[in-house]
Amino acid sequence: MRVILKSGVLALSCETEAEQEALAAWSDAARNHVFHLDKASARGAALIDLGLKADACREPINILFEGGDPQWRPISNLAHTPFTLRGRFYASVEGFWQGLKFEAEEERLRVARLWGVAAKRAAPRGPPGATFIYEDQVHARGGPEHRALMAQACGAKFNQNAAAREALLATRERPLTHRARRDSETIPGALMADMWMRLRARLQDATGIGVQDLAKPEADGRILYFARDRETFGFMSHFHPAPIEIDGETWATAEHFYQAQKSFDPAYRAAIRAAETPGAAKQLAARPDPRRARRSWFADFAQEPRADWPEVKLDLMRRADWAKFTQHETLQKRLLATGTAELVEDSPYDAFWGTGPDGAGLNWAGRVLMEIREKLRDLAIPTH
Ligand SMILES: Nc1c(N[C@@H]2O[C@H](COP(=O)(O)O)[C@@H](O)[C@H]2O)[nH]c(=O)[nH]c1=O
Repeated sequence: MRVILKSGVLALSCETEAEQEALAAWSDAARNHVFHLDKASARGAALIDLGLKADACREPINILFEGGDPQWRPISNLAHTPFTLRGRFYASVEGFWQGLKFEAEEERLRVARLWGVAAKRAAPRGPPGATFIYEDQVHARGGPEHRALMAQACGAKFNQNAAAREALLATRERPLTHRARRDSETIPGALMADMWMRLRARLQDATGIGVQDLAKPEADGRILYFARDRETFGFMSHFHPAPIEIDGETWATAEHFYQAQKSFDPAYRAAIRAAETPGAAKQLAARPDPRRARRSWFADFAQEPRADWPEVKLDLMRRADWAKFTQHETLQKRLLATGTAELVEDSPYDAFWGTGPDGAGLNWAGRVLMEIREKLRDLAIPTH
């Protein structure tokens, strides 16, 4: 291979077929890349591959529904990217945003199902009122709360919609812009682009702990974390070893805290705290049952669990799980990464927390996890 040096150009010229093949393969792999001339000395020079020109030079991307690279289209507010926000379904962010221009609930519901240009044009022309009501609160149109709602809708969209999330992450570090023909007065393109970049930074953060490999739900959209999918999703179990602190006290697992609340007797609580495993804590907390040989603290000390236990136990588990997923960042990320999958404690033994022997149990354990996931998602979203 001959090397030809001219002012501003370095060229390669193949002399054999083998060299041609090698060059073809090399240039295929380096298509659209940029190179940096490094280590030039009297004896030689090296060109270092800096990767794709667009990435290396941080070329801006103008996010538009139409007219741009279709690769980025799912990022646009008009794109069809179904998501839910506060229990409501939206086909696109635009469906949410334009819906806020209507007062009537049924109009908002209608617009919520729209996407693309139909969503953008859903609202009548002309200036809408200076204020609007969302979730019983009055907001100034174009004010910070109005814009925060846009951030929340986008946050929900990127959390829940894999195609949108992947498109956003694929923009890597490139600056995003949003220059439409006519800029919005309520959410100017510069702010919109900034919002996407903030959300991207948050998603990049979340992927920083190897969340590229964060487990995704099974193809059926359900996570049966007690039995079927335990190996990957066992961290959702109340038995998972994740110490929690509540009211200044530390418990080895959510199960320890929960079981300890069955009685106010300090000796009981101390026994539960000292239990070596969550299974041992559960056994100590078992109801005294003369038909069963299993020993429990209540049987040993001829006591009964507190009388209001059935009424309070669900909220206590909510507290335990909330502590677990707010005090353990990695677990929080893993929970959020389950997206919208249905979380199911497929325990054949328990028809209250799990699905029980016939599969028709209440699955309260899974439901609490889904409540928490939703709450965390709303909190994790930047509001400015
Ligand atoms: N004009 C335009 C978009 N404008 C969208 O319109 C919304 C603001 O509308 P408004 O409240 O009426 O000012 C906001 O979601 C913005 O992204 N989007 C796109 O992808 N492509 C476009 O060409």
